[in-house]
Amino acid sequence: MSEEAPAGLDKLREDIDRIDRELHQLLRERAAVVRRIGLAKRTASGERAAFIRPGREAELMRGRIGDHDGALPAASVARIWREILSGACQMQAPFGVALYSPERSISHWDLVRNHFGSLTPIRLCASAQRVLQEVGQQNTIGVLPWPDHEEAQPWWPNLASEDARAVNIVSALPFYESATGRFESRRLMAVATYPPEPSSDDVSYMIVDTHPELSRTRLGALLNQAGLKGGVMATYGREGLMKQLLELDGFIGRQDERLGRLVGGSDGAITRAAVIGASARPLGVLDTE
Ligand SMILES: C=C(O[C@@H]1C=C(C(=O)O)C=C[C@H]1O)C(=O)O
Repeated sequence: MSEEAPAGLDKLREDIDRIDRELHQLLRERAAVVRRIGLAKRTASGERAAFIRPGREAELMRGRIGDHDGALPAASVARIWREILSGACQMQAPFGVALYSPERSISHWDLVRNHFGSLTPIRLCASAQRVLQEVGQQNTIGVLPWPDHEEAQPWWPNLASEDARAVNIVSALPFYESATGRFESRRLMAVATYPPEPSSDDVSYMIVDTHPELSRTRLGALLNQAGLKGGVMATYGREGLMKQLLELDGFIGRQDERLGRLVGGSDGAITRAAVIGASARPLGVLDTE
């Protein structure tokens, strides 16, 4: 080893120590601003304030990943920011996650921990129904399996309620993936009583009650005619009624006028259309060349 190297390293490590102090100071400043935002939200709306803003969080993440360059992997930056955002939400109003993982997959646990951070308690529930009950109680976010065509008792038809305190789909997990850090490609949906909110790129979820013989082509044409674009994610038929879960482009609110147009223009083929939430479109796999 040369004589120079240790001295050079000492200097570089001093640089790291200085940068870390600066980063930590900035994190403390950020937390102080978050505290003020939390107080302002509580003053304006009390305990029912939207302490978690999924659309804003998605935009912040897109901003950091969009600006990123240099040697640090983008997935590391994304994970750091998810931790910052989750800590900032926990500071304002503590919350927990109720997770239903039918296969008890550790990758489900991993996705929840990665998105909702180190502080968030995660409870494993025995059924999707149990998760939805827990979400009805305060400050619990539910995490449920991605809807699938094969399910005998899907969870998603329960979300089409008229209740103002309705449970909504608010996020799709994972928001980002690391090519090397995942060992299975799994997706989950987060549901909560706080509202989904628009970001610059969203997907909305809608349940339509349809005539059992309505074809995919005709459904596509009816959607198009109502100014909507998307496809079927899952279907559930019972007693001559078909419920279809649709994934649609863009943010669509529960009161969107296109819902009435869709039902009204369908000649009785669609008897009801209900939006059950939205999520920011995920960033996908980061750090691929
Ligand atoms: C700070 C806020 O609360 C939460 C924390 C955020 C943050 O740390 O940047 C962003 C959105 C909210 O989920 C806010 O509403 O702006």
